[in-house]
Amino acid sequence: MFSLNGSSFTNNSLSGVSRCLTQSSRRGVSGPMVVAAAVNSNGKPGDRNVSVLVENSMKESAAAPVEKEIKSTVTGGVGDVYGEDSATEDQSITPWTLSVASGYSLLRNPHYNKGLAFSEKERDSHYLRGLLPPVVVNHDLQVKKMMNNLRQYEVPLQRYIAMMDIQEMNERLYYKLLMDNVEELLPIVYTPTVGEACQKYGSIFRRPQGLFISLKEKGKINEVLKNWPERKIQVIVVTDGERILGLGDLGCQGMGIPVGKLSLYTALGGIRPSACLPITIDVGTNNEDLLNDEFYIGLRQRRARGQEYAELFDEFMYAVKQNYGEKVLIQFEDFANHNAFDLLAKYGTSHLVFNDDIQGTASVVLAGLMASLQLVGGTLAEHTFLFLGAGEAGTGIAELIALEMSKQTGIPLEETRKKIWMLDSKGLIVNSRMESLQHFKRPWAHEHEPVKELVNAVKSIKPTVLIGSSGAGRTFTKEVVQALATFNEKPIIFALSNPTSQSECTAEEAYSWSEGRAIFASGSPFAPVEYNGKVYASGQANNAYIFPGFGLGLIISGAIRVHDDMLLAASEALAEQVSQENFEKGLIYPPFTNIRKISANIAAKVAAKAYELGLATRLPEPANLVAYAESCMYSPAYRSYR
Ligand SMILES: NC(=O)C1=CN([C@@H]2O[C@H](COP(=O)(O)OP(=O)(O)OC[C@H]3O[C@@H](n4cnc5c(N)ncnc54)[C@H](OP(=O)(O)O)[C@@H]3O)[C@@H](O)[C@H]2O)C=CC1
Ligand SMILES: CC(=O)C(=O)O
Ligand SMILES: [Mg+2]
Repeated sequence: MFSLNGSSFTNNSLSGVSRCLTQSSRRGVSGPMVVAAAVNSNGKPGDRNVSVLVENSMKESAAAPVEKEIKSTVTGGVGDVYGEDSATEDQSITPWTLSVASGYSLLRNPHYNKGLAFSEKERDSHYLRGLLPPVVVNHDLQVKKMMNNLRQYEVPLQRYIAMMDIQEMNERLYYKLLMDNVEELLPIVYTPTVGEACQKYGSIFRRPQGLFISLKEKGKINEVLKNWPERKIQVIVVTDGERILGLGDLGCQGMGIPVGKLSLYTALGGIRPSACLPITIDVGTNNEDLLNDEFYIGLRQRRARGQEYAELFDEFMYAVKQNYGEKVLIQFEDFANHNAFDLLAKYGTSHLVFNDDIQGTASVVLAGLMASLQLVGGTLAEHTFLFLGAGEAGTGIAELIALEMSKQTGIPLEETRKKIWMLDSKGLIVNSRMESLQHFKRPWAHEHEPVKELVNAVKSIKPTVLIGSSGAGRTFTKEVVQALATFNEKPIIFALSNPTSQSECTAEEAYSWSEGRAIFASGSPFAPVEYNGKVYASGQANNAYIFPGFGLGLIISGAIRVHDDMLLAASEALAEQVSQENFEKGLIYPPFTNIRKISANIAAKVAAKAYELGLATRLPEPANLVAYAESCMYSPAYRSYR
């Protein structure tokens, strides 16, 4: 750490291609500072010794000349800090610039740009005169205008592209837009539209977002991480693109998912955007359409498996820890289940990892079930559950329900699991299939004759709760919903699969086929439905309710590992926030409009659990964790530049 005119810098903060700092400018004002450098000098591309030299020389420059550091390499001019003079003509040098972001470059820097909201004073002090029209507008008016513009687009994908453009142009405007209009814009930057965006990512690709780590970078991942412009990373969302929503293998184009999830980390959970890092690991794709698509942006090869995959991933995980420390949260997202469970098990003891599809989904569905009990009565253990889909989401949810039942009743986990039944693509999971089942399905194999069709399983098992986690759209048919409604006064139906095209049924189908009796929630949002003169609003059972607050809780407590009890704490925190007014509308989740408050409450409960379990490192524990969580949350309000 060193100090330059009162501002602090870490040694790392100057490495890489472009860095944004704040320090006094040549005119003695504090403003948005950009440090830019190609790190190469007197050596081969990517030679980090050079950036260390530069860092050290910067470090020294605040206090004393730097000759000692550079003596051995300097043969040129006095104070040849960056080696320009010492380089012979056939050597490359470092084109360093160190300047306050001002004028044209300030307007094009998304972290600092305010567009027409720059004040008169800022326009004077930052060389913006003439580069902007005369009007000065406030943040609220900018949001109003952007919302007007966005609403002109009828095609959701156009709105998505417009939102990404705003994110790349003016970050604080993007987050204020999203936070002030969360219910309207969530379906654009997140499911369902993000799914279509990933499918067409190559065609709509403008500026790269996030970090792409492909097999080409094997052996160099540490270097690649250093190319990212921020050093203080708190949350990474990483995918390998093999199971993007319910849309299958989208390879490198899955990048839309980490980007979207991290937008939610900031907008919904208050994590600073600069602390968020979206990453796609590109090991190829088995999607023939993409391999044959001339606009595809990823490696044009079939997926690496086995040792090749494991080695790349291992290098990635340890490079992350080396660069960002023990407490960086790594969220695994949209991996295929044959990797997802193994990665979680493998790195769960050495890193702070969280699988959103297995754990986040489990926590959000358990919260919805806890809330549903207020409407249908009974305890969790008195209900019977049937899942269509026994993958990451399905078995993850099932395990958390069984765990909660066991905690509530004292009945062993092996017994509570017997209240939960699952179907996969081959039918009901029963003991006679045990030998051929993947390991994560085995706990759910119970004694029953084989059943192929869902409707027959419904008739035989008579579940009170039906959960769709199959990724297969329209599988909750009229026959299935009607069968469920024959023996349930209020059948509970979760159609979790995303995007909307993959939803097991629509809200309209759930209400009309159950004659308005269903308690329904879905992974992607549905508009309210009118049935027999009554309006039914359905909730969105999506892990977006959980992961932003959950991550915030881990960060504010300095947690070093994720524990199942934290997931249960998050479920309780979410369920507690469903109001009587929500219940009266049939909602089992609170509206997203209050999500910042909801996230703060979830964060507080998760952090409290981390302290209780001895997994927190931020000591002493804050007295009021909700207030502390709120105080840590990012605000997109513009900052004044002196
Ligand atoms: N709402 C939310 O917050 C979340 C929603 N999801 C959604 O859940 C879906 C599944 O995700 P995930 O669990 O990770 O996927 P997986 O691939 O791990 O699991 C899918 C499961 O569904 C089964 N399946 C597929 N098609 C059918 C079918 N026609 N009939 C019966 N079973 C079928 C598969 O069977 P088999 O094993 O035999 O192949 C498998 O067991 C996705 O659409 C995803 O978007 C996921 C996470 C969060
Ligand atoms: C919501 C989510 O994480 C999924 O559909 O994969
Ligand atoms: Mg997911």
